[in-house]
Amino acid sequence: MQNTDFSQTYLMAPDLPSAITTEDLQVFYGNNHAMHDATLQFPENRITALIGASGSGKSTFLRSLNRMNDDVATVTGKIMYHDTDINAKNVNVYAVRRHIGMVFQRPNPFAKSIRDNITFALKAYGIRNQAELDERIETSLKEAALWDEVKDTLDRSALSLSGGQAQRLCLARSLAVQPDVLLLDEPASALDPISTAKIEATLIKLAEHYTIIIVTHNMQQASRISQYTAFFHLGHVLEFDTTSNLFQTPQLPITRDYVTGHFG
Ligand SMILES: Nc1ncnc2c1ncn2[C@@H]1O[C@H](COP(=O)(O)OP(=O)(O)OP(=O)(O)O)[C@@H](O)[C@H]1O
Repeated sequence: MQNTDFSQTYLMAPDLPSAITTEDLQVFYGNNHAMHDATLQFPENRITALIGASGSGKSTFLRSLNRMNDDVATVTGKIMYHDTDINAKNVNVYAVRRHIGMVFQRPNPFAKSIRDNITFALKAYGIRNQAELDERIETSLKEAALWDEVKDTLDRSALSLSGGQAQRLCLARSLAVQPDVLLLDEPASALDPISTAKIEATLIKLAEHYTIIIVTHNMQQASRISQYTAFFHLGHVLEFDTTSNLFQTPQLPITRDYVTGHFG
């Protein structure tokens, strides 16, 4: 791998409204400066992939976008969700996470029924009306492409689902609170190819109504599902472009080396 001049970046600004914008985002874990100067725009109703080698800062960046790093890291710079600075003093962190949902690498359903996995957060937000709860259960499970498989067994334990089903339940759980941005940290990396294909098809459909930001190590997956891609390297975002440009005509040699599998 060649030396990298971190002053050489190519960060394209999409000509579309942004759901999330970061300005000079920096993240420190104690003395470890894990994320430097990230200035990016995430277009509404598009899928943006975050790619880069292990330890390049993708999860650190992603977790900052809905304040999951609040207790573990120092975050500076600005993160705008539409017109709201999500780190402003008057902003409630739970409200941020209601608008900006997250699905993790390993499916992590609660040890509760499928139904209760969906309604847990809704009840916490004060929704008690049974008809509304039932409607949210059905809609979110349909959006996550799980409804047909579980509609007759909603009271069964979520822990009895397969890995792929459990991950789609976690997706449904995030969708039930009606966010408009979804952050996904390698959501298919623990899944078999069929479950991965189902998740990818679901995400492509969801992007009609949601803004999706997904960390992936799978270059084919990034090409298949995303319209924009950001390349991370050693805590820097070095290149951001349309996925087709970034994969086919990258501006920086190091991006080309990464997407062609020369390191990482
Ligand atoms: N909770 C934490 N506490 C301390 N350091 C952390 C923490 N999380 C990540 N780091 C450090 O921040 C840097 C970036 O890690 P991060 O997990 O964001 O990279 P990544 O690109 O998502 O990696 P991977 O692809 O392996 O998940 C690494 O040096 C890592 O050790």
